Amino acid sequence: MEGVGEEEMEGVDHLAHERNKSEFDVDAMKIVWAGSPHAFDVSDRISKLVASDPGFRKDNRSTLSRKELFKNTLRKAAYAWKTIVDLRLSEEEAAKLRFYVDEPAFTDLHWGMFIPAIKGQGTEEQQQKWLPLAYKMQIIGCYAQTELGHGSNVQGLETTATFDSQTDEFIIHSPTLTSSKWWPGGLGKVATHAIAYARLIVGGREHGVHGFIVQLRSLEDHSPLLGITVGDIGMKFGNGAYNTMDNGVLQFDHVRIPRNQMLMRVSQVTCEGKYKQSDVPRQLVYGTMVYVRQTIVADASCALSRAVCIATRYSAVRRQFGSQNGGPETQVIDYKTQQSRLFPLLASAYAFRFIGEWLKWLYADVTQRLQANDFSTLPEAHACTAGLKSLTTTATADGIEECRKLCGGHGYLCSSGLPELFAVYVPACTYEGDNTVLLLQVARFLMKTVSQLGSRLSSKKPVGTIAYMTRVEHLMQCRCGVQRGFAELSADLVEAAVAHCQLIVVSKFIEKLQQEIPGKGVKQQLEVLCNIYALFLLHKHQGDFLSTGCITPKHAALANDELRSLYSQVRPNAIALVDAFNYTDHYLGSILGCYDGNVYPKLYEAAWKDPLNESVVPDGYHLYIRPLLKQEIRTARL
Ligand SMILES: CCCCCCCCCCCCCCCCC/C=C/C(=O)SCCNC(=O)CCNC(=O)[C@H](O)C(C)(C)COP(=O)(O)OP(=O)(O)OC[C@H]1O[C@@H](n2cnc3c(N)ncnc32)[C@H](O)[C@@H]1OP(=O)(O)O
Ligand SMILES: Cc1cc2nc3c(=O)[nH]c(=O)nc-3n(C[C@H](O)[C@H](O)[C@H](O)COP(=O)(O)OP(=O)(O)OC[C@H]3O[C@@H](n4cnc5c(N)ncnc54)[C@H](O)[C@@H]3O)c2cc1C
Repeated sequence: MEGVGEEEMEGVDHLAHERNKSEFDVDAMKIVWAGSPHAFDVSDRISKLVASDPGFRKDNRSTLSRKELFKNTLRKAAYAWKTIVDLRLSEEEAAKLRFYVDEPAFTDLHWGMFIPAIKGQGTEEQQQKWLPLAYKMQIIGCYAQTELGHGSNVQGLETTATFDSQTDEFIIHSPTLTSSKWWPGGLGKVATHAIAYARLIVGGREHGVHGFIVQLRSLEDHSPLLGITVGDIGMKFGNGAYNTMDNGVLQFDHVRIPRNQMLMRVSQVTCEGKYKQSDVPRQLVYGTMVYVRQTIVADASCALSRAVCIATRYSAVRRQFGSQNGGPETQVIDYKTQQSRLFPLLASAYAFRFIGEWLKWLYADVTQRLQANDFSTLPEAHACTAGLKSLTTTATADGIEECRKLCGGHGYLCSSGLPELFAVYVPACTYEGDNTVLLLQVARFLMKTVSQLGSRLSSKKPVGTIAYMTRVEHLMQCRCGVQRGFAELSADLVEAAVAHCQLIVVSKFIEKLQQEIPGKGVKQQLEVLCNIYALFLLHKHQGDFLSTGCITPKHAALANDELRSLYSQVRPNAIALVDAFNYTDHYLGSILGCYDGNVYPKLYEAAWKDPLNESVVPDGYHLYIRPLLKQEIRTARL
């Protein structure tokens, strides 16, 4: 390796001049981003703990084979659990530890879906039996809903659970190839138990899809139990990325489980073979998905802010063209085109942070109501979680890819962190509900609301996120018959659903600004970002706004002028606004985004560490290159 001066590598903050330009209190913004001083403290402490522990190293992921990668994930998961137990971390701290370890693992499905499914759909008795085992990780669970033939259409699942009153058991069976469970994370190689979704059949009658706790593997030697065929479904998109997860395939061959392993909060089967439905709505069978969609919205701002942090820091380091009188070239962040692509993403990261916070509140509220048997806000909660999951994950996946392009050629290197971030993030547009399918759910909710507007039969006034509907004269006029022709108009309805969700994001950002926000200049910066978010949308969709007469061409031009001015206001604060995310270099995992901006020596050094550079003359030279050069290729044995 050519020598790189030590002084170039260490100690110098190449972004110091940028940090000095900032016009607001970055520490106060860090608290706003984290949510509270307490949340900041936990996040800051745990991120440093993970970054300083070699046990959580992740810089070699993209070069490991699948088997090495997976074994390494098992090691990390065990090490993370030991850390949690040894340091007696609280649930909040443990969740942060998982976040900063930054590697999808079977534990996500155990904590994120298996346990919530038992909590949400299990009876008190079932919770008392299963949760203590799950909390101590004496059993490891997964969420086995999707099948080879059906994912979106949950009611189309084919696995059956037939009640046998003679033995007081259910017989779980996969009748066809397409009924094989396919995709569940953690299932492939690790889970000992699954919440398996199957069509319930009692006394020859079918009662739709229900959840069942099924043991898959022996707790002694991990071998599959009688009647269970289970394995991994194979490599997925990208190196490293989601390949740390053992997404699995599972077939049941008449597997018997005791009757009390059907999750029975929503409906019950008695030992006499009677099916009983409680007054809890059937949709609660889908409750775990609502919970996870809400966490996915909260996570979107993390993934987007990470990409934006990398692209913003690198844009301040990178210079191209514009040198005058032998002076330095222009920082690419000073180009208006770069700003018009980057700053709306920066604004989106903040907008998604606040919508994630709000959705958490909404979810906590609906959960409390459900416990008190008030189911009135469930449809709105479903529409909000589904719609916002769709909006934020689509924008985040697209945003990460845009950040890669904003970093030019170097963004394509794995050491930029962006390829792996994209590969690990993009399935969020599909899992927990394909984004289009979820928007159709929002559209259905909106159309149902519109059809009820002013109806003499319905005394309900739209409240919450749909309260605005009563104020829209046009909707009042076209309220009849909107359910007819739904499929025909679905592409337009999906656009309407996105617009509805954008309205929620913008209004919640504005509501956030109405709160007291301490710290010099912090509120002003957030106002600028909020205006960018809203005006960028208006600019992007000006055709719709103009064609519907909501704005005039003059308004559209003014909005565009204002956007340019807002970008200039963000420019001196851009680096400080991404510093406020408080990400360690370990978490960012990106040379382009490193805190000190010392990009070039680090890129240079990293290149020499690539396994391909372990020898000067590559493996294969004598077999393939030399014969080619010597024109011996026709006689060589390939
Ligand atoms: C101590 C240590 C701590 C460590 C901490 C570690 C924490 C780690 C956390 C990690 C977080 C988790 C990571 C997650 C990784 C994700 C992995 C992925 C998992 C999955 O993908 S699971 C499978 C998900 N599958 C889907 O999402 C399927 C999508 N399809 C559906 O949801 C539905 O089938 C449907 C909604 C599209 C349509 O359903 P269906 O046809 O049955 O229904 P209808 O359209 O007829 O609707 C009937 C009425 O029900 C309402 N509805 C539908 N869904 C819901 C719902 N979910 N809730 C409430 N209501 C719902 C409809 O609106 C209809 O109502 P209407 O009034 O009749 O109109
Ligand atoms: C990484 C990853 C992890 C996963 N983890 C799990 C897990 O732990 N547990 C689990 O059970 N599942 C899991 N899944 C499965 C996941 O939930 C499903 O893949 C997802 O719900 C989409 O369903 P699908 O694959 O059936 O897509 P499809 O529904 O087949 O979608 C294909 C296309 O059809 C379109 N489409 C479908 N229906 C309609 C409609 N009604 N109208 C218009 N267009 C439509 C979609 O928009 C899409 O473009 C995982 C998936 C992935 C990728």
